[in-house]
Amino acid sequence: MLLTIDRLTKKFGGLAAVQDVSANIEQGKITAIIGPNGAGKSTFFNLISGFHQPTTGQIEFLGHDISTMRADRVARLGVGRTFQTTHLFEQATILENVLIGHRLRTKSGLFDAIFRTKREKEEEKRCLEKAEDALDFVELSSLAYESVAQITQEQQKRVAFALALATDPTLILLDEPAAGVNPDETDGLAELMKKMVKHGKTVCLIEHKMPMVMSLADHIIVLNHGELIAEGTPKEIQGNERVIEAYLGGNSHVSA
Ligand SMILES: Nc1ncnc2c1ncn2[C@@H]1O[C@H](COP(=O)(O)OP(=O)(O)OP(=O)(O)O)[C@@H](O)[C@H]1O
Repeated sequence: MLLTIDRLTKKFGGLAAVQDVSANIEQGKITAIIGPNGAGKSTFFNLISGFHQPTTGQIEFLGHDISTMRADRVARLGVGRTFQTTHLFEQATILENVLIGHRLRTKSGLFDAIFRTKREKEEEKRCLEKAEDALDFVELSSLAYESVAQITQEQQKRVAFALALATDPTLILLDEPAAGVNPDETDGLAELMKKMVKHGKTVCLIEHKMPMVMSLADHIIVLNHGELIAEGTPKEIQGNERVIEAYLGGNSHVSA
């Protein structure tokens, strides 16, 4: 198993945003995390990527205990994540955004940066190559020198993907990759996620768009009020009583 989560809990004051969740993420698959607003999905991602420390419980990634590891170390071990497109620098170019994202996650101290050591220059070259490869992967090479303010929401999503890909992750966490884009564009982004898997990545996404989740995911984890209420294949989840109740008050089916 690529990632094993064991009895994970995160409390904010009296509120358990994630409560005693155990789950696995399998290598080479697409896992979707779904659940109503406030279910704990983002907190779950923040715990895996080291942005939050769990109150209790454990997370193991490729045999390493990453439960209390800092975000930069988790990133270096091979967990990449996207942030909302509002985290992009609007006035900078696409390439600059990807470069900055990569630099923030790679190591070369202030000393190297000021004195432009050999290591710093080599690192700069490596970053540029990684950024260009990532832009090529998301099919944005031709727009590399456009500013982010000038491109569509869907293209901004691709930039967010490229940012995460530039760190060469084994596991890539995508936070609502298809929010705010039209159905055709949603299909294009789904294709891009499949392409990531073809290239050896493991994908885990938070998504509210059910048709996309149901056609794309191999495995679905459902959270509600911080608790894992179901997991399984899309088919199993669509017919699951607890899921239907959590989403729709028991009146209807989770749409396919
Ligand atoms: N930093 C924080 N401090 C206090 N409470 C928080 C914090 N982050 C999240 N919460 C609370 O934890 C609960 C779960 O929030 P979370 O954002 O993880 O849910 P979510 O499933 O991602 O929701 P959405 O789909 O609306 O983004 C919510 O009640 C939220 O208010």
